[in-house]
Amino acid sequence: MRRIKATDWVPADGLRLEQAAIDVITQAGHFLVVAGPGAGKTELLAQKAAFLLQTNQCQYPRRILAISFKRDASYNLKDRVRLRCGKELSLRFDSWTFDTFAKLLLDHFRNQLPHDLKVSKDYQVLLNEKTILDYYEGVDRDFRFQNQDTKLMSFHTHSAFPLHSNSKGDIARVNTWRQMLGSTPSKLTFKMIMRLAEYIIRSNEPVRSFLRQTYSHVFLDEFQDATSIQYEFFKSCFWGSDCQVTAVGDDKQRIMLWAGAKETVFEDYQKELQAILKTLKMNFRCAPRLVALLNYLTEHLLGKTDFAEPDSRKPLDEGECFLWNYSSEKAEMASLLKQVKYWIEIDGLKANEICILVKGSLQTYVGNLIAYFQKNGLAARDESLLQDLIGQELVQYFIHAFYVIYDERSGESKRICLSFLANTSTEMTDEHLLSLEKSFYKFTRKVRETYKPSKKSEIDLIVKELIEFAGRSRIKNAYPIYTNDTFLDLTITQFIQELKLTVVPGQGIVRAIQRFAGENTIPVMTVHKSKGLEYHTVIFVGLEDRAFWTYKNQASEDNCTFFVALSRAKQRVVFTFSQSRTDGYGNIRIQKVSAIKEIVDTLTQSGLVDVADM
Ligand SMILES: Nc1ncnc2c1ncn2[C@@H]1O[C@H](COP(=O)(O)OP(=O)(O)OP(=O)(O)O)[C@@H](O)[C@H]1O
Repeated sequence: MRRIKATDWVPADGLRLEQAAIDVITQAGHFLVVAGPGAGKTELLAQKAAFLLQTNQCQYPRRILAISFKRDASYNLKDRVRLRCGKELSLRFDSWTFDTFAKLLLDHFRNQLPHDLKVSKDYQVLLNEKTILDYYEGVDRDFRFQNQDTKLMSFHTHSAFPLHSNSKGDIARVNTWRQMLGSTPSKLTFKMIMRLAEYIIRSNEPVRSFLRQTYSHVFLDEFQDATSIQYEFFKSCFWGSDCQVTAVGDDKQRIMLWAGAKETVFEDYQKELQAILKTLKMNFRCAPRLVALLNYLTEHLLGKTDFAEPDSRKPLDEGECFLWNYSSEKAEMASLLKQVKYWIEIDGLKANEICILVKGSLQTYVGNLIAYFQKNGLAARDESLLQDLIGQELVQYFIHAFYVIYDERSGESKRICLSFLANTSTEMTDEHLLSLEKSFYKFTRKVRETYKPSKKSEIDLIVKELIEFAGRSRIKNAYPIYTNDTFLDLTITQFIQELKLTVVPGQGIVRAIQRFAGENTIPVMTVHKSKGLEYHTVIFVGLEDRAFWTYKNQASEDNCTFFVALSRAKQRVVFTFSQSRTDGYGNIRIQKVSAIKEIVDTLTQSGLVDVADM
């Protein structure tokens, strides 16, 4: 691979970048990039990776590590880097979530833990943190019920190892850890995994220096969301080494404080690493009218002055914002159905370019709406249920292999499958890639001729064939998140189960895969789940006091949540208010906007929002 001189390097795909972004990409040092929504923070990381690899500033064989918060974000970043600098160089770019990275370290270096913290090989990951509470109940019932659930869950992983036994609480905690580690297999939450991984790194110099030798550059996306545990873990891994760190984030999108995000993370990082602060001012995502509205909210709702500039290539009046008031939930459902159908059938918008967001409980605010849409021929679904599964590389391979086998048109799907398969092989010559392509073609033909995927039972067999073709142990070696067999098997089982649920007799497997992958389906999610994503149109259902029931106690965080919702829209955003709405217990409740008057007033006073009684 030919190296590019640093002075000759230009951004991939002809993207125009701000000077501050170019500085961060091309200069050495630690950086903190603070910029608003749509400023291209994630894109900047992809371009910086391309620069470091193409110019060999990340010197071979060292690697770049990128840490994100959500699995789909880490997958997207890896994909962007692959597009920007090609497959071969991108093999030295690792993109994980915080949880996955900690888990990889634990899986590799588990044996370095002291005897009293031994973890069994095939430990089970508890996805529901509340399970911890049952262990506390078994260990010390009084202590368990003297503490609120959230307080106890946070207490469990609050301290780094070694743990003390100075008080009743400390003793209960030590014993709960002991019980969970000593179970067959050991039971761990992701936070526990991170604490253990952090301890391995901090207490073991050879492991620490191996990690620091491996990576010369580290990226942190959505840095405003980092929790104290994550920050401490990250510090133990890389502080005091020659690794150069670039963190990107947005203080206006600080909406995870309730989940433990560290409020002072920007300041601490800047102080401790002497990181250089850079700010970006563009908003490439949103149409100019929406950027103007975001700027109005920045000033009048968030009390800040860091305004964004829209992309100068877009006409200034582009973009729409509506506030629609309804007399009832029923009227709201009927009107939204009509409107969305119009956008899809007449304007030609794809269903998955329209997103429905809620602030509160998804079931309460849009449970009926999803059912109503389905009944009237519009597919919509709670995206959060499948987001983590679909984002996985193995599941992407399954999805696209089904397309290649049963929907021969799909060239892009073939590329994705071959890229997944090529990663599992150490041989990278053109000759090998060609022979891989040939054998994949033969394999897909054989599967097509052998199985009838309309029979649900044959789906298991097709997936088994796909695994065998890629090679289970090769998948485990190439994709470290699957090192743990339990996780690999869980992924496979979940994929099969969920796909079977989408099969409709008489409609064929391609339609089922499309449904599973969310094509032709309107994604529905909470604002918190929508972070980092973007859609042509965003419909925010329930701009009402009850949805913002926390407003009294955390107005600034809720204002940011509102800001995040608006900033997901590229072209159009709709906010709805209904005078009555059914609550979680089935009672019809009158809705108001007195607690969140500030939000509604700011919207209406901006002069940029069309308000209408529908
Ligand atoms: N330099 C650029 N020129 C044109 N488009 C860009 C540029 N940088 C990013 N984009 C586009 O703008 C959109 C937002 O980019 P990106 O997701 O990187 O922003 P972000 O700052 O991470 O946003 P957020 O914090 O809101 O998630 C994407 O569609 C991306 O492709």
